[in-house]
Amino acid sequence: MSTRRAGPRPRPDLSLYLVTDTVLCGDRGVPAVVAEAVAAGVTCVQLRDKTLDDDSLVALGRELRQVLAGTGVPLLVDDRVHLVEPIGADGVHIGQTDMDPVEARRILGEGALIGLSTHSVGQVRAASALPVGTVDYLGMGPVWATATKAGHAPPIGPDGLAAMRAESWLPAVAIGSVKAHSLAALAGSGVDGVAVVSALCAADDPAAATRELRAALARAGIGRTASAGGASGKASPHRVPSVLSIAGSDPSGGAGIQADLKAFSALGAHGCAVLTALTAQSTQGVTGIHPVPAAFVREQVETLLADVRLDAVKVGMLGSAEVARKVAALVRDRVDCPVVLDPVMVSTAGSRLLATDAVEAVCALAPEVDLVTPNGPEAAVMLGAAEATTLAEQREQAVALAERLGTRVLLKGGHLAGAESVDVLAEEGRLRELRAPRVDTRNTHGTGCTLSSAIAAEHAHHSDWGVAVGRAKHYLTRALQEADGLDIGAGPGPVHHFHPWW
Ligand SMILES: Nc1ncnc2c1ncn2[C@@H]1O[C@H](COP(=O)(O)OP(=O)(O)OP(=O)(O)O)[C@@H](O)[C@H]1O
Ligand SMILES: Cc1ncc(CO)c(N)n1
Ligand SMILES: [Mg+2]
Repeated sequence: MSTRRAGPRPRPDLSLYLVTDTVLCGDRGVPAVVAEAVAAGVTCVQLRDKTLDDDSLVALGRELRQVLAGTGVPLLVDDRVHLVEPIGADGVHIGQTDMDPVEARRILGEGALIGLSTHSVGQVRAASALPVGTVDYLGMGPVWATATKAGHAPPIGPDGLAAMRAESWLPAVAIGSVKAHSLAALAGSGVDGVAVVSALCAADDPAAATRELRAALARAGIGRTASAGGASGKASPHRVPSVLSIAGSDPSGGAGIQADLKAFSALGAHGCAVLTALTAQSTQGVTGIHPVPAAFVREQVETLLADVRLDAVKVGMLGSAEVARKVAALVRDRVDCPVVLDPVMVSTAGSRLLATDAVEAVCALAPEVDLVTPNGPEAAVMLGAAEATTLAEQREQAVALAERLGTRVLLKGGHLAGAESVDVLAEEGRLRELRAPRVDTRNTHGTGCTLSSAIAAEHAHHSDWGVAVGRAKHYLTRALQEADGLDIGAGPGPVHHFHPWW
């Protein structure tokens, strides 16, 4: 059975996630409790009832769909994948002993939301290793002992929650006896929201209880800051991270500084840009390069640093050895935020973007940065080895390069073949694979620029490299899946930086 739904699916706001309990809702009934709670600020609803038969659950689910119509709040069904379609729900939340998430994704298609319960670091790691796009978020818990769910998993506590959260780049919601008074203990855990059952279903006044939970979330700094405009009519000012790209210009708009600024913007960061080179370039390749004088690259950077706060920097095409050396000095002596280096040497179209005598200068810059993102050919050049042709060789080279450079390396797999495009993240002896289905599109121009910029922007939000790389990979994969409409020229077109998945 396949009820595949086309994308895109909404990115769920997990801030305040209501899980229904028919018994606790009592005479008021689930629809009434949900209606009051959503009106007061609940952002996601899961219909959970292990006792109702399928027909009864479908009937209740359809009532909830009516209640949620027009609110933008997604409705998920607990466990029963086969009822998503009959209810018309937005997706399903599955447990560890329910259906395999990959199978659920096959049945429901790309348009459905899929959440997965996790109870340990091992289960979080396993979930994070699933192909990108299999699951949309993780439930993590139970944080505290709970009566509303047969306690087959021991409580993880706030510290266990923080440890689990640190293991995954996927959005995460804490669950398990979460109350307004206990929320403070979850501050700093990194979760994107909390799921509650009795705190709302058993409340005498679900709307008041919802408002109390939202206030506690705001105090704990958890969830998206949804705040009604105050007297000024303006939403609460929240800090937008700034990210700088130091790179070349690609007039076709698919790579270089143009792609960087689009990725920053798509991921909620303010983008700044310092130009290192002009290229005459189309989808068919580069016909000319005009390096910016190194002294002027330095002046651009220093003028900016004297005024603009930066949360991350991405370094792309440097073009010449002199510019590479100048930027290395600036990164070493003046930049005090995380730096991602995309060691641009050859474009996907095969155009050389780095002067031969500049390779050494780029390699000398690498140890100064926090993450280097070579493609296969670039890693081979930096190692002085043949290009990896298998995943095993890719893993070996990632580890070898990370050791040689003394920093994290993400060795990208776009140049290899196979059903998946696997990137290998090597850091301090730890190896992680970021897997995604290889997208059958010719519009792959600027994938590397887009990925490294997305990593920089995500790190500016999350300050965790595993989370940043995973989320950037997810974003980039979606950008490829939505790229077919961008056949702008005779050659490979750009990815879709502003795709609807994010
Ligand atoms: N067809 C594809 N399907 C899915 N992911 C892809 C595909 N092609 C590339 N990727 C992914 O895109 C990212 C960039 O990898 P790639 O090897 O293309 O970088 P690059 O060669 O530096 O790109 P650029 O031409 O922009 O410099 C990686 O995460 C890679 O796995
Ligand atoms: C300017 C520029 N930077 C990077 C790339 C990587 O492909 C490109 N094609 N053009
Ligand atoms: Mg590249």
